[in-house]
Amino acid sequence: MSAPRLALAPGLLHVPGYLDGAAQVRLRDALRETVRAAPLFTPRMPRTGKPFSVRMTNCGALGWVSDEGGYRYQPTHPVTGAPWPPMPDLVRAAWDDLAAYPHPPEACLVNWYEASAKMGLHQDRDEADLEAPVVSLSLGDTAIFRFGGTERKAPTRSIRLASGDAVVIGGPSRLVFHGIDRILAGSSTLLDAPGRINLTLRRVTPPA
Ligand SMILES: O=C(O)CCC(=O)C(=O)O
Ligand SMILES: [Fe+2]
Repeated sequence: MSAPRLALAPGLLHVPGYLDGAAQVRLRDALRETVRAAPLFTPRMPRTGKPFSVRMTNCGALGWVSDEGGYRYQPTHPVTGAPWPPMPDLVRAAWDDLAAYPHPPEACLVNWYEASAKMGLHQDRDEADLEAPVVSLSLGDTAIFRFGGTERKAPTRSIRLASGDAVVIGGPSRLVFHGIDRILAGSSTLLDAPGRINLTLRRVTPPA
């Protein structure tokens, strides 16, 4: 795992091909177990209740959820009420390798994008500990990832995130606006169906 790390901006790194083919297969298979234990759910926008186009689940001690009551982290699945399943070892290893942060991640958000799904420009700011980065891993079809600055009106640019790519959103870029414009359906054969999985590993609470 010695893929070059490209700095897109200070603290914002793209690591193309971070996971090799065998690691992508292992992670895909581990996530099948995750989704069996914690089925994908459809998050809804705060206040309006409008459904997201991505479906999601989580693993780790905490999971990110969104509904009419707002965005938040919680220890249980919003539909089944069960605790989230553990993070796969490979996910934890990627954090240790990429995060440059001395405490473990508490949440791993798993986003499932069908071919038509997207994610609007947003900041990840529901974590009380903004010293830790967000580490992202992508599997399946390539996505067009858009990012800008820490203010919504800042100019943006986009890059492709392919299966196996990692992104680290940290340091001075921890609060950059980012989102997914679209998925290039059929660009990968890793998954059974067209679509993309993105994992984001997060430290939620400041270490004691
Ligand atoms: O799918 C991605 O690459 C980004 C996901 C994201 O920004 C998020 O879950 O907050
Ligand atoms: Fe995000």
